[in-house]
Amino acid sequence: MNALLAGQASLPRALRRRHAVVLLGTGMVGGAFLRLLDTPAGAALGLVGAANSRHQQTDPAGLAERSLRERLAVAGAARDDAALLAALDADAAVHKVIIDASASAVLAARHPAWLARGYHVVTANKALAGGDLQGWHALQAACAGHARYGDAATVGAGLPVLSTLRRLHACGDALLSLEGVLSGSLSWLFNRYDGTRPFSALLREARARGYTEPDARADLSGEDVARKLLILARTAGFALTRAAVQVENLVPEVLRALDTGQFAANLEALDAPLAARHAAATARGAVLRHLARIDRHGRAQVGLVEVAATHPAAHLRGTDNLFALKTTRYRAQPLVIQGPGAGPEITAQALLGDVLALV
Ligand SMILES: NC(=O)C1=CN([C@@H]2O[C@H](COP(=O)(O)OP(=O)(O)OC[C@H]3O[C@@H](n4cnc5c(N)ncnc54)[C@H](O)[C@@H]3O)[C@@H](O)[C@H]2O)C=CC1
Ligand SMILES: N[C@@H](CC=O)C(=O)O
Repeated sequence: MNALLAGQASLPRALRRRHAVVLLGTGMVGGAFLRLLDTPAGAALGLVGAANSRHQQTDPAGLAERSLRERLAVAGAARDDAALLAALDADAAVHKVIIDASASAVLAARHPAWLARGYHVVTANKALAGGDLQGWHALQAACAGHARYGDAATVGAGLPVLSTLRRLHACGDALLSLEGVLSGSLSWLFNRYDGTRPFSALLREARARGYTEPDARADLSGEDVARKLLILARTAGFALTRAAVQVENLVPEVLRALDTGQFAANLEALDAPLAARHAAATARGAVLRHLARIDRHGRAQVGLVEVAATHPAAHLRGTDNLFALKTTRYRAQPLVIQGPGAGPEITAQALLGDVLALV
């Protein structure tokens, strides 16, 4: 270790850090983020508050990340945003950051107010930017101030797609069309599904691996993909509403009104309809892939499609996402971004990357 690093390391952590952080959500993604804080990459961050939906804990000296998730699962102070914000206010760090690793629409609706108060917001939660257009406009207005909005985790779990769209847009390039696979869980499911294992069993595995939404109906209904498509389209300059997106819902009627627990206990209702779709596709020499599309007129669709074995989506592996962007300057051949698009570790890394990018 050189002298400078040795000197830094001997400083109390509270004096070294540039970022004071509050973490909302200690589930799959939040848990992976806590583990990252225990690595050298997380050393500049001081975690002064953390919460799940029921409990929270604050500590101006910085919370110990180890087993915090487990502790909050059973105990802690009652949820109260004001106490979390006070913990940030009391800190001398250069950047005060709220990280939203929940799927709560209620929390997402607070992002503009937090930004307006000067807190940076870094989010995996798509409910605001991918929600109604009014929320999107409120977010854009709040982003005009000094505080930054880190959203890399909301699409492609950190793949450089939103940043690429922003660069192209800033250079005067315009999106003409986008086609791709925007769901990591649905990619994994349909890349795996060959009819030998029930779809319900694969879905249980996808949840255990942390690929699906807290309620997998958000993925299967196409709504999570629709949110991502709205974020992409809006980032590219289309004022798209949810009503303009045609979305295929793969959740059978019988599962739609159940509570989350009942839904999880009745996943087998998915098996017969998807086995029939798979058999029909196979008979035509095609494979099933979950695709999202938008054209230059803002016409947008999300759903399960039969594609030929030669289609780029037919060659995806694991949780791969695929974004094929045609723009005025990438017109003959699309600009293609591909890679894993779900999973707690890469999503947590996208959150950390957005925090560290604050300068
Ligand atoms: N799992 C993945 O691969 C990816 C997930 N995301 C997004 O990350 C978010 C979290 O996903 P998971 O960790 O899989 O979900 P999860 O269900 O495992 O965790 C959600 C956490 O949020 C907490 N929460 C809910 N309401 C809250 C509130 N009002 N205040 C504080 N905490 C609250 C829950 O208690 C839980 O700890 C979702 O918005 C998801 O769309 C984004 C990209 C990829
Ligand atoms: N459930 C989502 C997770 C990331 O947003 C997906 O499957 O892509």
